[in-house]
Amino acid sequence: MNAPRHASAREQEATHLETIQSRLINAIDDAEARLSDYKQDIQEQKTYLAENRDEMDHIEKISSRESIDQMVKTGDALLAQKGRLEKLQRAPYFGRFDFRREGEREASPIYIGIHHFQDHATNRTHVYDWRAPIASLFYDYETGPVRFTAPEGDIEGQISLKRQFRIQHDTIELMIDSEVNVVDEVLQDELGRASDANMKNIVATIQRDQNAIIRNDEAPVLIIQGVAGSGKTSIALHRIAFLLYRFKDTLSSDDILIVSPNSVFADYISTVLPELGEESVNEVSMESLADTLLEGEFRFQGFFEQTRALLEKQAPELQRRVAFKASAAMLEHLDAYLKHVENQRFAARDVWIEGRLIPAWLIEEAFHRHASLAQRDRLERVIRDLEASMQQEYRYALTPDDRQQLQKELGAMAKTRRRTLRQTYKAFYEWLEEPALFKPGSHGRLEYNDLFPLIYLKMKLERISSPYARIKHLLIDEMQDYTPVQYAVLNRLFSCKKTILGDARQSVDPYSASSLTQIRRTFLGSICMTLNKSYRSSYEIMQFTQRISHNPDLVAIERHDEAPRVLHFTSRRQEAEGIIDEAHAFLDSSHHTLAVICKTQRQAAYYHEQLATAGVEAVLLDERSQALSRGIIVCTAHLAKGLEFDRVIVPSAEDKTYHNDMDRNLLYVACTRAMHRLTLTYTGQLSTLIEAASDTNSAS
Ligand SMILES: Nc1ncnc2c1ncn2[C@@H]1O[C@H](COP(=O)(O)OP(=O)(O)OP(=O)(O)O)[C@@H](O)[C@H]1O
Repeated sequence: MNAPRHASAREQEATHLETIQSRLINAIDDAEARLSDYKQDIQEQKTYLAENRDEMDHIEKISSRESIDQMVKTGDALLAQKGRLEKLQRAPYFGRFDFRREGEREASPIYIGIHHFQDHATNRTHVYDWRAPIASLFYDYETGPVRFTAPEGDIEGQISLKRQFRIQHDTIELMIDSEVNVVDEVLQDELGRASDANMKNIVATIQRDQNAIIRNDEAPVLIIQGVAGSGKTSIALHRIAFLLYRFKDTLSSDDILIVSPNSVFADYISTVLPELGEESVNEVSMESLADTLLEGEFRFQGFFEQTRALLEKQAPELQRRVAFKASAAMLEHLDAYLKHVENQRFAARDVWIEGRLIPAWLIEEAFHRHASLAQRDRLERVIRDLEASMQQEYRYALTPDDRQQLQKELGAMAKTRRRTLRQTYKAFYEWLEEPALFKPGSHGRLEYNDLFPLIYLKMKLERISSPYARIKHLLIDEMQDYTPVQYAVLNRLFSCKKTILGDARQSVDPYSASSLTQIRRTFLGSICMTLNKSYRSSYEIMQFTQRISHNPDLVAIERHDEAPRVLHFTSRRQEAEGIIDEAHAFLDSSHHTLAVICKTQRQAAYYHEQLATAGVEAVLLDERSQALSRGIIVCTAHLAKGLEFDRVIVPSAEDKTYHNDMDRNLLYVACTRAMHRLTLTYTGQLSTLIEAASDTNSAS
């Protein structure tokens, strides 16, 4: 591209932007005028209804109310449209390509933005929504021959120009033509920016492999396996926005549910869908899901409490309990036990009806035939089968009295050894000859690791009508942290489509992690797509973390920043002072977020206190925290999972803190949260997990 042409192209684009902005102003004015008309009409209708209520008959009243409701709905839609137009005003589009359809002589410019913008008078589309079929060309191709799938079939053509913008209101801040390689400059620019307390949308720079995942509207279960920072969470949310657009008549945000690891994470991602013009969707944690399914009848420990106990205490017995219940074999044991309970639950006996024998074995056979039904339906079906047998064998039709007798006797057979759910669950471990694996806390409070095995039994033994039956799409993030039993429960509870995402390498719970193979085994027919390019952290940070946990598939983005630093201090006190200095340096920088990420909550509390004593304002996150804020936060790697920060400090990076495989994962998660700057501090002996990754810089 030569300079004069570029200069004139920029002028042309500036003029085009001006035109679009003035059209947007007109459209907003128009929407405002229509809104005010609606408001007036609604008010008039209401006044009319109030004044004439006595003379109106029932039908007239209903029809008048319906017409008001309809006007309110239309008014709401108009208000939403006005909101979208105002958002477009801030940045009307981010991309343009010139497309010549096959068979046509001239190429037309197609502008892509966050929303659709059409001139109602001329029906001309000025800006295409990034989710429109034609917009996929922007993400999938450079210049040259192209093809996309529209509702009317495949469309082919040529792209002769592809341009990217960053626009703020009336100003084009960045304009880049990409003739060979897509986006790098714009992407680099985006990734180099400071973070925020909430996740951003990435519509302007979605990459080709990411686009394929977003637009996959067929997979019943889509598994996204992606390296740290590859955009999994981002992509999953953009996919939700895409599906809401693609299936707008049948799918609404109320039909979607996100299973998220904690409230802080839920808050962090909550702005993406509204930014994309969709309503936010409901989210649920595994704990509240469990509470709903157990109908609030059990008191139990939360996930974080269990993790804290695992990390802060020497607790080999707890480790064993957690690991056992998280194994694939646990599901097999539960199924075998359920069969055993079935047999125990029903003690068939001979029954005589009017001198005719129904033998115990026949009753037992019928009972087992209907094993999939809940107890009451099951007994009903058994009676029906026995009725048919009586007819066939004795040519005898059961009378209502006979039926009643049969019902009573079957009920008595089924009642033998009836236990509560808790007793049944406890008996499971006795049956396994491992009673020590069930260890409720004081007042019978269950451990977190017991929750889902218990729910699994409940679901199989009793009929639980799913409170989530209306959900049409389930999104599960951090898939590696759920156990086979949890997946079995989720699968039974949600028969809808699913998007499941995570990274096996980022499991922060070594005793209860699921591998990709295990997850795929649960969701037969799932499609798995992988993302290997990492966008979050600078090249230097990714190289460093690769040496902590090597992933041969990972491709680090070439965005350069300073190398991570590993700082040695001679005492804890000096280390804290070093961290306080880092905090001050952050406060003087243009960055927005700094996280001090520790292994345990106890350490987090310690460093938080050191900062507070030095007068540095920082927020300590724990399991009760609800939201993330800008500034300095102190937390554990568990809580930092899924989040990102401009700067990260990992204190206590010595061998006695980080030494085994679980620690490796925690360290990996902590370090991969950093976008621009990573600092590790330690006293004594540096962790061997880090030694290999760094050249130590002594600060003392
Ligand atoms: N195509 C893209 N354009 C711009 N930014 C991107 C793109 N893809 C990913 N990112 C950025 O990379 C960062 C990581 O994204 P995200 O948190 O979705 O990744 P992840 O795979 O879920 O990470 P992790 O598993 O490590 O938590 C975010 O800042 C996101 O905005």
